[in-house]
Amino acid sequence: MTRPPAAPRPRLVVLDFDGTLADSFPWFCSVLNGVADRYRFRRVEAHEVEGLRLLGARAIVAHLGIPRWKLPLIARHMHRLAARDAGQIALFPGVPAMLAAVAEAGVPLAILSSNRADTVRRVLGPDNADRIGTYACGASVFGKARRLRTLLARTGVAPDRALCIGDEIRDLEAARALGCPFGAVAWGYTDSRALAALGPEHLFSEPAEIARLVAGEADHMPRLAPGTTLVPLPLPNGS
Ligand SMILES: O=C(O)COP(=O)(O)O
Repeated sequence: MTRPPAAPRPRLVVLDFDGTLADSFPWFCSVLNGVADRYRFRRVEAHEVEGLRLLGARAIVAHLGIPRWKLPLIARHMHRLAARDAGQIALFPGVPAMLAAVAEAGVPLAILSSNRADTVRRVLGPDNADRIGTYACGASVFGKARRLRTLLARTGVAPDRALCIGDEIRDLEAARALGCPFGAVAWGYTDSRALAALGPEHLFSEPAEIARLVAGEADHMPRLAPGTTLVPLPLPNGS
């Protein structure tokens, strides 16, 4: 029996934040209906939550009756609340060890998030934050592909060598738009069945699997020269 060809080996791991590294869904649910009242969109009842997790963000926005023009205002408000509550948001178990193992394997890490860089750094804590070479934060809800294109241009990594990892359909769509392989995580906001149906290149059931994939392949891949650093992106929020 012939073995399938090995997947292209990553030169960069691009991580989503909320739902991928940060266990923020309980917090998100705790503030959502207050935001719904303030911005006058549909409240979400507890029994609806599991059904909504099967949908992508576009379908959720439509279901909640949010007009497109309100979305940036709502996102900005949510991100202010996340900054206020950052102390209540924890990383998923296994995330610090995964970040350490990927960094140890010599593969640079980037974060591509709609959340604010200052909140992301606070939730990560200083040791984990220092392992991230590039923060591409503050992307608009549906603007991740554009931010990913800039990230790839600035790091000089070919799309097929940038492994994007996330928990939402919009993360997968951004990776696909640029031609990057995508690894879906099964512990985030979106139900893993909905992600699996879209045929991601990988489906991870725990953070350690990310480390195993990257570190296992890293033994056979060219390393970046020691001391190579990725050029940080200018961030819209100035952090
Ligand atoms: O805070 C959000 O809007 C979601 O953030 P994410 O892009 O890291 O999932």
